[in-house]
Amino acid sequence: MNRVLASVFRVDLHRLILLMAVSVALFTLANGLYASYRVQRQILIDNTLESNRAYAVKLAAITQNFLDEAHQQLAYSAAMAAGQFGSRERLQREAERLHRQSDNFNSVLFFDASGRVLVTAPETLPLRDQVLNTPGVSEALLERRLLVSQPYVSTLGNLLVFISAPVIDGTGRYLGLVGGTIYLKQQNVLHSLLGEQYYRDGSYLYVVDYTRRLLYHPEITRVGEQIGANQVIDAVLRGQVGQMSARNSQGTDMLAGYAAVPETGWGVVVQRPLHAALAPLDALMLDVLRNTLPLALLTMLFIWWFARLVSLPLQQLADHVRELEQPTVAGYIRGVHSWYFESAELKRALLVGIDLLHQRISQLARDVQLDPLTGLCNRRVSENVLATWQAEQRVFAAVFLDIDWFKQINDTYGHDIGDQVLQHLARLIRECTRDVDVLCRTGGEEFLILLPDITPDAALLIAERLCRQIARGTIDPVGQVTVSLGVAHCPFHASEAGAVLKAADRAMYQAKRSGRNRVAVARTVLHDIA
Ligand SMILES: Nc1nc2c(ncn2[C@@H]2O[C@H](COP(=O)(O)OP(=O)(O)OP(=O)(O)O)[C@@H](O)[C@H]2O)c(=O)[nH]1
Repeated sequence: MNRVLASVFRVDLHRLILLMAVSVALFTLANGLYASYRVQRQILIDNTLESNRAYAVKLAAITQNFLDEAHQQLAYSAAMAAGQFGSRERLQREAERLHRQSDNFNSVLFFDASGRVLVTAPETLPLRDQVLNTPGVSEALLERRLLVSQPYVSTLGNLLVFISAPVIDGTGRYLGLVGGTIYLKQQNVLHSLLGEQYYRDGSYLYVVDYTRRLLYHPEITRVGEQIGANQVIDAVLRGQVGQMSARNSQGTDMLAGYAAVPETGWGVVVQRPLHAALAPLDALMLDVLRNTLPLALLTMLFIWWFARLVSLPLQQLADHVRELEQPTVAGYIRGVHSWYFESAELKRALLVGIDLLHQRISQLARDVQLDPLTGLCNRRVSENVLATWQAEQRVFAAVFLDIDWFKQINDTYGHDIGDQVLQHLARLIRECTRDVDVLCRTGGEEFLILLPDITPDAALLIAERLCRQIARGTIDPVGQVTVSLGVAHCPFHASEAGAVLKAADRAMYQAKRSGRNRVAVARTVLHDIA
């Protein structure tokens, strides 16, 4: 039982503390890493969304500035041309000047008020004197103000945007218009303005008009394409500025920023693939791990040390509990350093328990060895003592003592008086023998006295003295009580303990047969007291 308790004690507590503490530490570490991962991820997403939004706002402003600048250039040219509308040569020069002035327009055209092309730059365009009724020209003739058309396919087959200004003379008469084109599917000013910003990691931007048609896209083949359902385009075409995570038409998760170009209703969208935005996350997490790991290892080490510190006193107590029956165990347990309350309480309880146990063991040992009536040793002790002396080849004498006519005493005075006689004789035997002698009550009214290191004669003298002493006294209410004794000596009468006892027993019966109240020595009756 002790062993089971001790092993359960040690295995469970020590490992349990360690297991629990390490689990808590690992869980905390994992939790910290996960929380850090979530935070870092959200920061990267938020930063990307915010920078895309800011960038879209900037590009929308750039686009608006460009349109304003284009209108200014066209308005200036219209003013210059108003006085020269009758001269194609001068108009041609003005058209070429405007065309060369910047890269804003792929072509420049002057129209009269009926929509007939007066001049073109470059001059090579085969449009002179043609009346164009394309959406851009028709709208401009109708509206007679600064305009930016929606994209349409021109007479020459170009997908273009037409930017125009009316030509009005000094009297306020409408003469016609001057227009600049942006060929969307060719290298144009939008590429110069927006294309520089193209990223390499999958990020890109595009511009749509209010019919969801792509005006600008890094993949030029997609220009003119009409985009279907798309949350980002829905939002930007409502004129909003903002940011959102959305899936693009190719099924890629994107982080998009968007802004509308106010005058035209165009929308600029800047977006970056989610995976590209999160690419630095792995490196960031590795960094976090690298920075956390030493502290985590130190924590583990501390936990291991602390768990050992906590479990050590309990482990030592459990180890000592296994030797509970050893008399030295209390000393060992006292030596255990129980530094915290529970272990100190356990130690105290163990010491109290061990003390009680040892008291009980001593009591049991006494009970097992002693005759409860007389306090003399019992037969088992005599057997053990004889076995020891035999092994030590010790010289000794055995004296058997039996009360004469004891049955009569019992019958006459009762069993209790008989018991008192037994106790009285035990006291007398004790008085007449030495401390080293072993005194036993081996049966009802029979005693055995073992006398170590003695000669046969000395043993006989002791037996005779005892016989006399008993016979001399009286016991109330019985009166005189006598005993018969048999003496045998080892090795004088026999060299084996059993044989010595038998010889002494026979001698005692010899004394009985010879008349009682006397001592008989093995084989021969040496002395008759009566
Ligand atoms: N009071 C008491 N009597 C006991 C005890 N043990 C045995 N006796 C009695 O001791 C008596 C022994 O009687 P016997 O063996 O006949 O021997 P005796 O009467 O002494 O006769 P001899 O030995 O021949 O002198 C019996 O009556 C037992 O009942 C005991 O512990 N107490």
